[in-house]
Amino acid sequence: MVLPQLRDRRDNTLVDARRFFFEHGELPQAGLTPPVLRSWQRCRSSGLDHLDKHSPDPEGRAGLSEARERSARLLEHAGGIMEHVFEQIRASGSMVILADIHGMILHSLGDADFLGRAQRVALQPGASWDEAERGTNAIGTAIIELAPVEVMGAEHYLERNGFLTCSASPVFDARGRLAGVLDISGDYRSQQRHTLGLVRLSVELLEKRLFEAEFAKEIQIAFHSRPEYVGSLQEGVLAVGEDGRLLGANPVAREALGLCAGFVQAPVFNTLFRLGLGQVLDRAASAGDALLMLEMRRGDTVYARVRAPRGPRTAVPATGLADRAAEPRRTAPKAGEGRGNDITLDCLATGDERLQLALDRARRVQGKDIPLLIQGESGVGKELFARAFHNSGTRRDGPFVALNCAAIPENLIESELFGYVGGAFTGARREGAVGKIQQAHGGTLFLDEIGDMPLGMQARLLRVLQERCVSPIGSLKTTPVDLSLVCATHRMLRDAVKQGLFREDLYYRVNSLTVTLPPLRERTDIRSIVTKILAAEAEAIGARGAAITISGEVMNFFERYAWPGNVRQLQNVIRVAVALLDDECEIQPVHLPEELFGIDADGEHEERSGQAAEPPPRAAVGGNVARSLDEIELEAVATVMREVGGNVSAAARRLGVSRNTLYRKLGRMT
Ligand SMILES: Nc1ncnc2c1ncn2[C@@H]1O[C@H](COP(=O)(O)OP(=O)(O)OP(=O)(O)O)[C@@H](O)[C@H]1O
Repeated sequence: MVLPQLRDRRDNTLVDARRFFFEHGELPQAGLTPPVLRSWQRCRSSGLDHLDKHSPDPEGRAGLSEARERSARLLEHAGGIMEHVFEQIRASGSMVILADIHGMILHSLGDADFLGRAQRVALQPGASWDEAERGTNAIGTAIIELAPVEVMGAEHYLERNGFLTCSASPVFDARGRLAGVLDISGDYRSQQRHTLGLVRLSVELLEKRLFEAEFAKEIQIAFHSRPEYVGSLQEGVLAVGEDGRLLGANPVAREALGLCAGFVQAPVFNTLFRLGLGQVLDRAASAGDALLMLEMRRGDTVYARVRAPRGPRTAVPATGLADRAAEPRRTAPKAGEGRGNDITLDCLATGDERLQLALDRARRVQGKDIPLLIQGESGVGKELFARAFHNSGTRRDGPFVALNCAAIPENLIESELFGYVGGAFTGARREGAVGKIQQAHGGTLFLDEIGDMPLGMQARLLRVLQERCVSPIGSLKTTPVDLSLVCATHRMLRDAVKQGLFREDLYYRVNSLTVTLPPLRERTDIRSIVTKILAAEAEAIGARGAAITISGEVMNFFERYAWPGNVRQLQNVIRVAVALLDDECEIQPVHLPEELFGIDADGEHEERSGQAAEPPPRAAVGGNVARSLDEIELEAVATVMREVGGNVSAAARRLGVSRNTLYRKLGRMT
């Protein structure tokens, strides 16, 4: 038997698998993925001849245009995405293909070199790649498996398709029904390992667009258990009618809420979350840009953002506050925005001793090429500190390049960091891409959440730091780089080393000097920092802002509050308060978000009057007098929070309470 394009050990295994299957009629023990094996069995049972040389005729024009009409919405949203994907794989001998739910190709964009051969196997609009006709192939098999499928070379059932390598993923519409298939096909010899990842990512984007378009007129609530993922492809999204009925949920949301794809009985919002829709809309209106925290009935707490439809809303909110959502947003820059382009270490000194220590230590290593590691809870200002360090040093005129290792998918970190040359892999842009390391040449590379860097990447990064050279993916050429490295982490890297999650040698490389930024609740300069943030926020609203002050009551509250979200939370609270001021110029307790006072599990407001509730103290009350249970509890919470570096989930686990309970304790204990 002659098999096309066979190479390396994997091909030999495939040759054996084919021999077993086609000549001896046995099931191969190795070499095939379960979806391919299942597909081969289906093809054999249906009597398909693997040596068949006849290509079924493509549908006529009429058939194609009918199929396109049926999938008009899919085509409308897929077009731009396909072009973008094609831009990235141009010149790699591949095509991007969109097929309908029957496997008929609706649209394709292809490389001229490959098109000729592809057309011979009918990879053109109108052709059907239904598995029943074409045997095992990525498009047809993905439709049956309802999952992403990769079919390489001789895995294709029909021998004449063995020169292809295809990666396909089904696309589901906003209601979880199959809408089509996106595929990248190319010559088997130019097979690339990132292709399926690129297809899946593009499908996620396409599904997101389909969802947003379908529910454009409805209230959408985006959420994730981690705040930085709200707004990303990984977020869960719900579409909710104004009566609170759930209209749609994307796959992430369905999984988080335990809903099945085509939920027949639309649940009401407050059967899924511990708040009613009206309360959520109110909170969203008063929270400005800040994320909301919502507790799901299943127990977890998520961060959420409400996206209200454009135009007038008819739902009656629980209070008038929700109406503010419709007000146009100010466009002036806000405090902390502009990401500290001209901030220096001196600007950060606002009187706290521990912060001062960190500033002094950082200043001493400036210009000495000593890597700096910044530790601290989320929101304490690690990135701002890194920028200030850069702006205060000898490389201030060079670039400051930041990469958050926790926020980008693991398989993209390598290309983001090291870059790649054109054609390095299927997803590669023709002109290649310069990685962050090279971009930071002459300046500072800031690796945020370095503890989340995958181990494989850690080895490569270590080599760069040792050799001071970088080679992009797909290139043997090394380019010298001269940069200052600053890393940040919210967790104890030493523990990650002990658990085998972080390389010890890299640990010593990146933490030549470690500075720890104190959590806001432990800082002694709250007044100064509040004044500074208020000044910036007030400036952002123009001339009226100059008169804004903070009442003594609120300032006292700020000084005693536990600030689980640190400076970021303080900044948001001040931003919201400034936005809520009408004609008055003084920020009063009534301008503070409800979250600060807590909401009980059933969504009832507590302690909400014009008066500030007694705020939670920031530190345990010591002394020799007998302490109340609350004080002891607070001390335990504070100790555990310190031990886990401010990670609320870890602290909640250790204390045996839910995250929401812990937030309430942090926010309300007296
Ligand atoms: N000293 C400060 N003055 C004014 N704003 C500050 C200060 N420190 C931090 N901020 C603001 O607080 C927010 C959070 O800061 P930053 O992103 O630097 O924190 P982080 O510790 O890096 O957070 P994460 O760990 O979540 O990435 C930013 O908007 C920043 O501008």
